[in-house]
Amino acid sequence: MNQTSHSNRIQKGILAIDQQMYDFIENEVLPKVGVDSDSYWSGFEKVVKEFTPRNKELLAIREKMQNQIDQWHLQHPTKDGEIDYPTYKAFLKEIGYLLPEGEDFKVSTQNVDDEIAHIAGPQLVVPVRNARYALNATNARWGSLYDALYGTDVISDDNGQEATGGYNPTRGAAVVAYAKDFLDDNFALASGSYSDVTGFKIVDGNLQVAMGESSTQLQNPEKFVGYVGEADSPTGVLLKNNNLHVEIQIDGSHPVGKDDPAHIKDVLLESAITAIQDCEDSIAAVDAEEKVEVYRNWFGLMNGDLQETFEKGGKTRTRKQNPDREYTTPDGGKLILPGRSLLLIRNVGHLMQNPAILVDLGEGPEEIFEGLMDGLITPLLSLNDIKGRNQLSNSRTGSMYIVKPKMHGPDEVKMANDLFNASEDLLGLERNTIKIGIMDEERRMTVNLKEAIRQAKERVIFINTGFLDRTGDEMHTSMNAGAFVPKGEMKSQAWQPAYEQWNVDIGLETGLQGHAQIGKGMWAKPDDMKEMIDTKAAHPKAGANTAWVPSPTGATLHSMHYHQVNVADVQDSLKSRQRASLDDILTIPLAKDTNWTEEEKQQELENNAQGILGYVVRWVNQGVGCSKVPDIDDVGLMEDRATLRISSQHITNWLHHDIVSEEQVMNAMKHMAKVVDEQNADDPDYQPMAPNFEDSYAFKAACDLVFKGREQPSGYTEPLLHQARLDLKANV
Ligand SMILES: CC(=O)SCCNC(=O)CCNC(=O)[C@H](O)C(C)(C)COP(=O)(O)OP(=O)(O)OC[C@H]1O[C@@H](n2cnc3c(N)ncnc32)[C@H](O)[C@@H]1OP(=O)(O)O
Ligand SMILES: O=CC(=O)O
Ligand SMILES: [Mg+2]
Repeated sequence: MNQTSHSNRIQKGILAIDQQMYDFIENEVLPKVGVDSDSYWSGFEKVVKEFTPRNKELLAIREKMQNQIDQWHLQHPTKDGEIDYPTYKAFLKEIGYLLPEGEDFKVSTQNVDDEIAHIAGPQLVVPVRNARYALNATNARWGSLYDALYGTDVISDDNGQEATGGYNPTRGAAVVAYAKDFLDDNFALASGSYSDVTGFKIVDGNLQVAMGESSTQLQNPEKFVGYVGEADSPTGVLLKNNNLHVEIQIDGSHPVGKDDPAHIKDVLLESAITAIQDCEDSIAAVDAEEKVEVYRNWFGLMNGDLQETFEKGGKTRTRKQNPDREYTTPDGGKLILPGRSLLLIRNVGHLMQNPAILVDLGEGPEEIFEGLMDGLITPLLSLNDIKGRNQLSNSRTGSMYIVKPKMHGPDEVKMANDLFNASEDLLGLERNTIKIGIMDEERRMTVNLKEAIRQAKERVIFINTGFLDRTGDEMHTSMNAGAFVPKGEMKSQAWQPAYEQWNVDIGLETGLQGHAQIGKGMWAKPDDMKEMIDTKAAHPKAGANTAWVPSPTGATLHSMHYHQVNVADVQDSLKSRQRASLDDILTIPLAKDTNWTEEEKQQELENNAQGILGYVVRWVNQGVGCSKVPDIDDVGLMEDRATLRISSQHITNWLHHDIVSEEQVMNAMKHMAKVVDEQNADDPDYQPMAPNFEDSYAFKAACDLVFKGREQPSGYTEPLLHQARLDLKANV
């Protein structure tokens, strides 16, 4: 990733800043946040000078350890799928991969918004380069349960309930019945069911629920916390359970409300409590032009004035950030609830570089470490929010939340922490204004998690199991140990549940409760919401107070799980259990038996190839960093850089251990490229890969990811993806 761009550049000391990036910061940002240009750029330069060698050193340590591990496996060949674990563990300690644990401690992060510290609920992730989606995610704090049910497979297509072109009243009735069951389960009436309710009234501060001639109330009257409209004919009834709000919306003139005995037109759920605006796994931003788009969107969100106009359903719409919501409390007071998700931003990790700024430390210009650029620019963009100078605020505690991905252990967390110190100093912010969310998504991070948290114990606001990257790192780290189980079996191997449990155990041990989230990973089947409803309650039940969803609809549906499960109680009950087994975490997911049939091998290969190509072609050619790509069984899967890392490393592993041949892999890639071309035939902007494969940057990048997979740092996909897109942009 050392290609330099030939754009115009502004020289500021050792920095050569791309004109587009410079103009954006200089003309759009600095005047609006009231920061002086000279002091900003000279401070920026000083930090880059200090941190660049340190960043390089940390990457060199990663490479050295990987080489040592590769060598160890060559010298200690796996026999019958088994390795000598005691010797292996001793070796990991010797090379500093597995560090000793220090004494117990508790985190002490202050000024954390309730959405992180006290409210358990879904976390939505969104590619921040896409303003339309980014705004939608911000507004996904509240979602329509009726829409989420009607539009997904949670309601089956059977018995005349299929989603037709127009409104299907039979399906609508099933939606209403489902939503009323949800209310019965979580806001039970003293007698009867919501399906029998004919109206709501507030009398003397109490919710009175009519059922024809008789009336009832909530079994737990304190769950009624507010209303909209007049007390004797409210248009909204606000309920609260496990810290989450639900609004029953009433409108007798609405097409749905008019046929409902209580005129209920919808049930609105507090949904994406927090949302991560992502600069990382889910986006493509390879140069100044694309990075500015990313930064501009975040800047708009932090100023509260981001807008996007687009066509939908034949209409032009303008999307903005929603205002807060206003209710009357039972005793007649005023209650304001946030209308928007609390936003975090995921910066990039320590590996990536970007030509938006070149740095000359005396050895010629090189691309800036993008994590340094993000760490210095994203807080600048957040200043108006931190200082409460915007209309639609994000943090009410004056904090800024950065999620830091792909770090390998405590030293790398220390660098992020020191970078945030430096960024705070540059911007005159109080220490620990910038909070950190630590992704637990690399193997060396997992095994040293407690020490990693210690390095940021005053600013940590989450630890999250990014199990997708983590699976990729599992494979790359132990590439030489042998052939892995098929991709679909990775989750059922010993390391995976142990890693998930260990993350919760360490989070509870280090006192995250009340300060920070213990988070779980992404639901990666965006269209399979029924399956999500049936299974993702496992996350809160495992003690996680948040878990990732790919869409606002996913957030609304997943939020129901946090009504069922009180996560604080679960966490309390888990505090005394024994920690998960480190030995299980270190158990490599090797196949015991590699005698797969040719058909099984081909199926595995083609499935991986389809995912790789379907994702890479849109990434490289169109700059789309997250896509829904059908797998071999035609299930649409969320694909991002982390899932790409898994699929590419898996083929690399099977190639390396001669499970499949180079020729077989190349044939599968070509065959699946044609399939992917057909899948995209309706997209007018799509550039096919077949039949001129050698002319396609995307096809070449996809093949390199597989055939050069062993040389890619930690098996990451970014270097090859970035280079391919930069090459393409340079040649069009
Ligand atoms: C390993 C990891 O790091 S996981 C984290 C990274 N992954 C993510 O962030 C996943 C984010 N999700 C997405 O990008 C998308 O949902 C995809 C790519 C999976 C599917 O996208 P699409 O095929 O466009 O979805 P689909 O057509 O079903 O829905 C589009 C609608 O949903 C909305 N939408 C979809 N995903 C999101 C989202 N994450 N946030 C906000 N809105 C979203 C869009 O705004 C659009 O609605 P609109 O027309 O009103 O604007
Ligand atoms: O970032 C998330 C992951 O699973 O990787
Ligand atoms: Mg990740």
